[in-house]
Amino acid sequence: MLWTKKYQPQTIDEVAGNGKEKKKIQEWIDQWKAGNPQKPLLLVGPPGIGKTTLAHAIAKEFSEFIELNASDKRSQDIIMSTVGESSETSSLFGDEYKLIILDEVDGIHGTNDRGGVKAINQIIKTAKHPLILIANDFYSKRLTTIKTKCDVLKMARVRSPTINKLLREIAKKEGITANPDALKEIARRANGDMRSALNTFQAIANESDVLELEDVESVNNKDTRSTIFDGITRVLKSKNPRHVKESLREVEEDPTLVMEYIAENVPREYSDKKEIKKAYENLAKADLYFGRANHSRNYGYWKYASDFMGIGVADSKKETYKKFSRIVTPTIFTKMSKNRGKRNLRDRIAEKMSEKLHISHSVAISMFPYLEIMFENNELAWEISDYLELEEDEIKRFRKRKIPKKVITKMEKLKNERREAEKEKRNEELKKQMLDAIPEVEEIAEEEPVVEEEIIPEIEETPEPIEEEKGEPVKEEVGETKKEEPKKSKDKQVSLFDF
Ligand SMILES: Nc1ncnc2c1ncn2[C@@H]1O[C@H](COP(=O)(O)OP(=O)(O)OP(=O)(O)O)[C@@H](O)[C@H]1O
Repeated sequence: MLWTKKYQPQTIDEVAGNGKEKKKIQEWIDQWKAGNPQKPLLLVGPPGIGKTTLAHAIAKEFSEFIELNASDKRSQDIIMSTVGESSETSSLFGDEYKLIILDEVDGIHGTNDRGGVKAINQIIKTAKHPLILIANDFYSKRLTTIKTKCDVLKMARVRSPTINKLLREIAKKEGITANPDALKEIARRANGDMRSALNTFQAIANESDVLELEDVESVNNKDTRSTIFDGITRVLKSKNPRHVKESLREVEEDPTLVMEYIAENVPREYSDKKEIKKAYENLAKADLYFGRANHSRNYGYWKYASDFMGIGVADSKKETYKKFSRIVTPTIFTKMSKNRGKRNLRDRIAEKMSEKLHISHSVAISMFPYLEIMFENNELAWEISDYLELEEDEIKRFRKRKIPKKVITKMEKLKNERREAEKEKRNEELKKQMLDAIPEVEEIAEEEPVVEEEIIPEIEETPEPIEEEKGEPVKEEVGETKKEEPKKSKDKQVSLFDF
């Protein structure tokens, strides 16, 4: 059993950390119980600090609860029908309150989003029941309208000593002899994420009942994604050169990739134009040194590059911004992957064309503009696609509109008719060929015994005079014209017997 489940707090008190927030939550519950409806609670904070656990502990104080992951069921209709109705109709539950938990409220994205956010706003407006919303990113745009209607509780990361304390308790319960420094190290590395600490501890403890500091140090418990994100956050959020340098050193990624990330995220974090300019000047210098390292193969230049993109960028701001900016992947990569998708599609089509038409890839690609014109015609589009065996996305390359169903049915019918007609025609040809062959077959049948009888015994007995004797019977009995005739008929018969 996972320790996160086994040791999941059951009451609000058992949830470690965030004392002030827990107090406010208790007051909120008490008010509801006293019959004073309260604003919805919005719990915001980083992952793994116990927001969902808290919501479940709160749920125990109410008669019933319903939980919905807002990012799973995005559409307005679904959210409204699952939560919207039950939030309005108090009669369903008598006088009892039913707690509604909406998790991952900031996870709703895409174009349908507005529907989702609108629905949540609608629920907040009409809800007669206690409502708890959970989100990770306080600055998410999706929360802009929602935040104003809620009591916002910003939940902090769990402090490292608090995590350490819980780990010690668990070690005792599980009978693990753990070096205190090892537990401290797990707590430190978790960076406030209790879930991550518990998972790491359990993973190491699975290997042995004795836990040493080296066991923890040898585990790379963070994936590269979180490490690269941590490194960039440190550059943007810190002004301490040592911290910046250390955290960049931990990033196990291509440093030029890290630079791309920093470049993409600078203007998202810094808002002062002068600071942004300075940051980009440092990035330009970093880029220069990466270039030098590549050309000269002297990777000692990386150190300078790293200092410019790390300490240089960090120091470009006057002060640390008191806001939370989501680190995003450089757009250059999303663009590149989109282009890669396009290139793959192009190559797939070219491959099919070159196979069928016996042309090179580049010639096939050069024909694309003409195909686009040909594809404007529904019938032709269908015929070409059918011939080249194009998939739907490949057809889309040449025409945006789908080939109408009516046209497809018509063309398929036509193809079947043609196939039938061709079969008939071919059968006729075959019939004719076979009938034509009848007299020739008879002639060969008559000649064969004569040739075989005379040649075979003579080859076996007297091999030397073969040439003379072999020639003789042909000249005498078959004659020159007859000798040529079977040759001709043999040519014809190749196709005949093939059938
Ligand atoms: N403050 C805490 N005290 C004790 N245990 C905790 C705490 N935070 C997290 N945990 C442990 O981690 C597990 C996961 O926590 P939970 O799902 O509540 O975090 P969360 O903040 O809701 O994360 P996410 O934002 O990813 O949903 C819990 O089941 C519990 O075992």
